[in-house]
Amino acid sequence: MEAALSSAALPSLDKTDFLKLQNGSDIRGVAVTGVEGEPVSLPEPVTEAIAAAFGQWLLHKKKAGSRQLRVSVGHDSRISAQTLLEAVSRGLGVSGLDVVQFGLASTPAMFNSTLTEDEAFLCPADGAIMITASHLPYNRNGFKFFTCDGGLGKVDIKDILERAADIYKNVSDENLRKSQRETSSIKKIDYMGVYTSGLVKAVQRAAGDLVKPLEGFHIVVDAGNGAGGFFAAKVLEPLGAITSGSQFLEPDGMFPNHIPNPEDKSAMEAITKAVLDNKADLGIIFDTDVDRSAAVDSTGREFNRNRLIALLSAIVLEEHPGTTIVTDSVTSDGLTTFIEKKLGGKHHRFKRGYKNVIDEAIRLNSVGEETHLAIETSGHGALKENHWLDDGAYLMVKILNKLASARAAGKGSGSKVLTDLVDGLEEPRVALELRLKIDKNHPDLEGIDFREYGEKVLQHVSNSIETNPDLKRAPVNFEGIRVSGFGGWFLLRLSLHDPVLPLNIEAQSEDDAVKLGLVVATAVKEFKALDNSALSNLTRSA
Ligand SMILES: O=P(O)(O)OC[C@H]1O[C@H](O)[C@H](O)[C@@H](O)[C@@H]1O
Repeated sequence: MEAALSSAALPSLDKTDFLKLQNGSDIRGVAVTGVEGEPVSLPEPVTEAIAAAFGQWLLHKKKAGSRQLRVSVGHDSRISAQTLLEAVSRGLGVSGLDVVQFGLASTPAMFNSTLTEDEAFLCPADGAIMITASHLPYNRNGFKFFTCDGGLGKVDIKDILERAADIYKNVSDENLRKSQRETSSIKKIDYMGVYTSGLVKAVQRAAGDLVKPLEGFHIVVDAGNGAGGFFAAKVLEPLGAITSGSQFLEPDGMFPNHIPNPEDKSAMEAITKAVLDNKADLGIIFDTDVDRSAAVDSTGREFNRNRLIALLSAIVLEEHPGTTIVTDSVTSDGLTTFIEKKLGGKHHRFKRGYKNVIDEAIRLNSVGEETHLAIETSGHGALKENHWLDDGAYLMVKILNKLASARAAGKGSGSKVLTDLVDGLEEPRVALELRLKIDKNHPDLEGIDFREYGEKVLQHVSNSIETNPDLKRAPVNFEGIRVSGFGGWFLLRLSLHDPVLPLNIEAQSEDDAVKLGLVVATAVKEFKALDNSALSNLTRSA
């Protein structure tokens, strides 16, 4: 493969430019032009440098073994996927690593390829790269990195971006590039078949080794034109399910139908409509790269956010009575009551961020607190039995297992068995999230960064509630400030990535939601860099 770069053509970029591409434990940037005000920040040479840096990082981490290290690379349906795939492959070659291209794949399948033991599929891969920007608009793209220990965390991503900046500086050293490229190879493998047959077997096993345990079930899938279309033909149909009425299974990186995101209202409306129109037993929806999912029962009720967590908790607590369920911070009080009082488990409400939740579950197990499920309201979820793999498709497999085993045991068919499992979950009448932006350039910041400013706001809100007898601070809380009052609660916290303070409010009436909003509005009003217009809209009626 020819190098596409010449140092003369490269824009000059330094470490800061590279570090700007970090988004928590992912790398995200703009890969194509087309959106005004969003210049390309992830061009091919930058991508090449990042992949070369991952290669270096991997060589440093893994002890030299008997064979050359290899990295599997997959992508979602984005329009920039092919260009970035080639750039990633060249970059890995620069570091002298073998490349195994999987083509269209899901994020969990990429992680899985670091665990699969099958030389015929060039597995296990020593590292894996997924080219994706999840549900973000068509012009974005990015990378997630894996080894057999799981997804890379923030510290390693920073290390890789710093290495990439150095590599980028020396990119004109063609001799170095050439000598290393000659020792590496690029192969194409159809790995998704290996991954999907694992999912099929898991459901068959749960149904006492029945070959087609979903025979007669009608299940529709909505892949939002992302990478999840495989689930209908490669998982559900081999298990005997009818999938007619499934929609947006074809990959299309312009996402012409709806955003592939179970947190998006129009996406959930689309799958709900498909279930009702087709009189299906169940609907399943994925995000672009299939690490998140949600479902809809035959009556059109969503298993999403707290209801999805409740359903998975019920399934997991049947298998592991008393175990701890780890969730993100924006879960409802009703969910805690459901997990603890109805299911007899323990709810550990931790921080936002799928990696935080998974790492916390692993930590709890290591200190002797048994946990099998780490799950976020966003639809990210991981199970201990599945190597703590953050996998939207596997979450749906757990639901299918329940359907299949209930039917095999003669306990009815359809999705009622699932709906019954969440019976008793109290749901708030009003649930909203307002995202209050911090203007990073506002003079009120007085030289501190937006995070410190956000912390000051949180501290101030915290002080202001002390004297209010209607309010009670959550006794255990790991993120921001969570307060109960007026029959509901609010959580104000710093966004994981953005200069934003997300405010979640849940209440039993609009009036009570407004009262909670007013508490926050009053406390934050002196912070001039905070855009509280959304709060003003909410509280205007008071
Ligand atoms: O903190 P926020 O801005 O709400 O974002 C939080 C979200 O960020 C990313 O999308 C992560 O993939 C999610 O796991 C996380 O929940």
